[in-house]
Amino acid sequence: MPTSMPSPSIRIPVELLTQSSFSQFGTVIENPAHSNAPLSQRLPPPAAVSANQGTAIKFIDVTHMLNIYSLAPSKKPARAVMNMFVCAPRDLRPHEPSSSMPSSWGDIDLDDDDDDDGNSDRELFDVPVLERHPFTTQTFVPMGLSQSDRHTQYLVIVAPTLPASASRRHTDRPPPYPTPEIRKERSIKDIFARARPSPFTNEAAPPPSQFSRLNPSQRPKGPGLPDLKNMRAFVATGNQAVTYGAGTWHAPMAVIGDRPIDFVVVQFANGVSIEDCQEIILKPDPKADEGMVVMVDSDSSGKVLVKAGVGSVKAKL
Ligand SMILES: NC(=O)N[C@@H](O)C(=O)O
Repeated sequence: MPTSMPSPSIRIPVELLTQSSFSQFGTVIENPAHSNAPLSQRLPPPAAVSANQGTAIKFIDVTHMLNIYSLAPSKKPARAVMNMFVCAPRDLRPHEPSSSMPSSWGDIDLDDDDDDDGNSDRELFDVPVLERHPFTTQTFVPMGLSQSDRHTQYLVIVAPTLPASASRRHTDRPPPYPTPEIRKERSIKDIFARARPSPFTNEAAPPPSQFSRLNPSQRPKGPGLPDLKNMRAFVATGNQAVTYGAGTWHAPMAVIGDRPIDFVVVQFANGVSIEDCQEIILKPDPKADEGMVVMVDSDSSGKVLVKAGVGSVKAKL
């Protein structure tokens, strides 16, 4: 049975998906020449070289795939897998006023469902479940969707991870999180090897942890529950793929629009279901209006509007 946790009622506005806004959760993969991000927000593009006899630009290492199944309790090795997810458009419910808290992401008016021209529409997407893959990154690559597709887009909904100590208050039993192997037999040399200054080298800095060579955004997120108060929702265009960092809490992919999107999904997996994917059901407080809800504003063509964060000046993607 999946674990559940109590959920506050919060309405979350949609943000533009850019590498800088998404960096704590993973990577946005896109051709920098076609980025939607305002110039001031763009990060330096990945290193590029000329390839294919000068007819191609090759961007190097556009996302980092991480396999940390060696830390899984089962010790069952993982292999790289590519699956295809054909994700149907989600049902949205009509907007109605609510006493839900506004999310901390953006200065939003919960009841404002018109843009300046009075022709935008607000609908609501309920988020009843989150999941994570503690030992692997997971990359969603949409196929057959263009940057300018106005009728079909996808939402990337993510939450930071609470510290493990805060998570214990939310649930009677700890969430299922495989823990790294604890080496029971440590030699005297192992024990002194972590002492600082080192008795062997006189080194004063702490020894590097297994993940210290990784960019902070790529490090595993820890065992805690999702930080629902800081959940965020980003709208992606067809020219963007997205990698969730290992252990990043995220909603199952949410397609908005007319037709399904085919995604090729690249990750590692070892076939042990609790190590490959962990779900948590969000249970709204019985006295609350609703649970976690993304406000999906769209213009008259169905294009999702950005209402918070970078490019939120009623920007139309
Ligand atoms: N993100 C999503 O839609 N689904 C997965 O992460 C999965 O592995 O089921």
